[in-house]
Amino acid sequence: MTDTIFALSTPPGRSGVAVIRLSGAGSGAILDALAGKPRPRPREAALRRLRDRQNATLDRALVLWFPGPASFTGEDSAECHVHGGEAVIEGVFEALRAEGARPAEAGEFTRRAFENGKLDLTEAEGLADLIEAETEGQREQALAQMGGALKTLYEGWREDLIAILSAIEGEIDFPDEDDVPGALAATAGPGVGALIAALETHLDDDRRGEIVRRGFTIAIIGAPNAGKSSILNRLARREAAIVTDIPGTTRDIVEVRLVLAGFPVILADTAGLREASDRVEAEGVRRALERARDADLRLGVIDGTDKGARPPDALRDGDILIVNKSDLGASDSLGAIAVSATTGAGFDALEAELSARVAARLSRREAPALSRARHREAVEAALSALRRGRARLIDAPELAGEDVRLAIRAMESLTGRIDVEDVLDRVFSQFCIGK
Ligand SMILES: Nc1nc2c(ncn2[C@@H]2O[C@H](COP(=O)(O)OP(=O)(O)OP(=O)(O)O)[C@@H](O)[C@H]2O)c(=O)[nH]1
Ligand SMILES: [K+]
Ligand SMILES: [Mg+2]
Repeated sequence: MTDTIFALSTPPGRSGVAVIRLSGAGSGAILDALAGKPRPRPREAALRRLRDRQNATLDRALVLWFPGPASFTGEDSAECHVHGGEAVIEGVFEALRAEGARPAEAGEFTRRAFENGKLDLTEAEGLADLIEAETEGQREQALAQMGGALKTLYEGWREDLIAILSAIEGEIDFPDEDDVPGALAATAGPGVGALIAALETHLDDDRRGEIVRRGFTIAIIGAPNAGKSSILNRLARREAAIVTDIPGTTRDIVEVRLVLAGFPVILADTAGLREASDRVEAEGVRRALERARDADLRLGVIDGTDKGARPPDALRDGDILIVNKSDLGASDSLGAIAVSATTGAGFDALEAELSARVAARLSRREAPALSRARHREAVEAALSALRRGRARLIDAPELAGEDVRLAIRAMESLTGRIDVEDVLDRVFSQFCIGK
């Protein structure tokens, strides 16, 4: 029998209402002790006086009773919606401890839900992402994953693999006398090929799902005094970076977070690119180039009043070129967006272009996106096992069977069908207490 656990499921601190959650076999008896009998009807709120063992009133609260298995965790569970004051919460905690419940660890409610088959590992991750979601695009992706989009995909592939494995094993155990060589390649080959193609497509996603989670990164780069920091400040609508007329003002990377097209964006201002005059600036330039390399998109800035200005070398195909200082009568440059960080001219067009780029890269497609490095690693492992298996389908079917078995294991580690303790710890430790 599992412990009965409790936690505050709303954020700590003062609030109108605080929700204290309870789960485990002792939940019903503990609820009776605090809220009195009769127990409320399942899943219906009832207003009750909460009391401790000395019959002192702790609060008047809404209480709910969720008998297992039809509860979030699958166990008997209860909720007390108390007034969100520290003394009330502490008093209820004290009374719960006195009745034998213990404080929950981070993610323990969700882990129990997983262990009771209420959700698979990808759905649990989706729930963690939903709690963390700050933008519409993140919410959409998290809801899809929590609703089983990845689970359905991975479970489907697992079933396909099992069918392939049984075809291979059948051939090994009962080889047909008059089988032509390569019979197995004919029966199992197409299925393996189709799965390899499906896994390749799933992996070849421009890291869309991972970027939706962590944020799309944009680096502003260009020569000193081109106006990079001024542009960052205008896009951020605050004075995040220092602006002066001294070339080489910015050294460290200055990051601001924006929401564009419903997605999180991390915009980075960098040091002006030039042959640096001192060690501090040289380090700034090194960091600028590194950030430019790693970013999902680069904004190259040139000073329109500088006739000899050229686009930065670090700019790549598909990046955006901005000609700044249009208020000083800078000439239009082909394919570039003309702006003035001083007057704000051209920023509507710039923001529209940035939003369009982010949306084009991150908008939801038909197929669910993998959203974590964990998914990528496991799908890559399955893919390389399958490629190996396909190559030895004819000459070494036993070994090909082993490869398919490895691919099945990779799928099972994704959904949590097989116990991989460190994976479970990693997934559930991301939750905060009370989830
Ligand atoms: N007239 C005009 N001046 C601008 C504009 N944008 C920036 N400036 C000025 O240009 C100078 C340099 O601006 P910054 O934003 O510091 O330029 P930066 O590219 O960040 O420079 P470093 O950090 O030194 O590489 C400052 O004096 C700004 O006020 C603009 O659109 N028009
Ligand atoms: K400057
Ligand atoms: Mg600067």
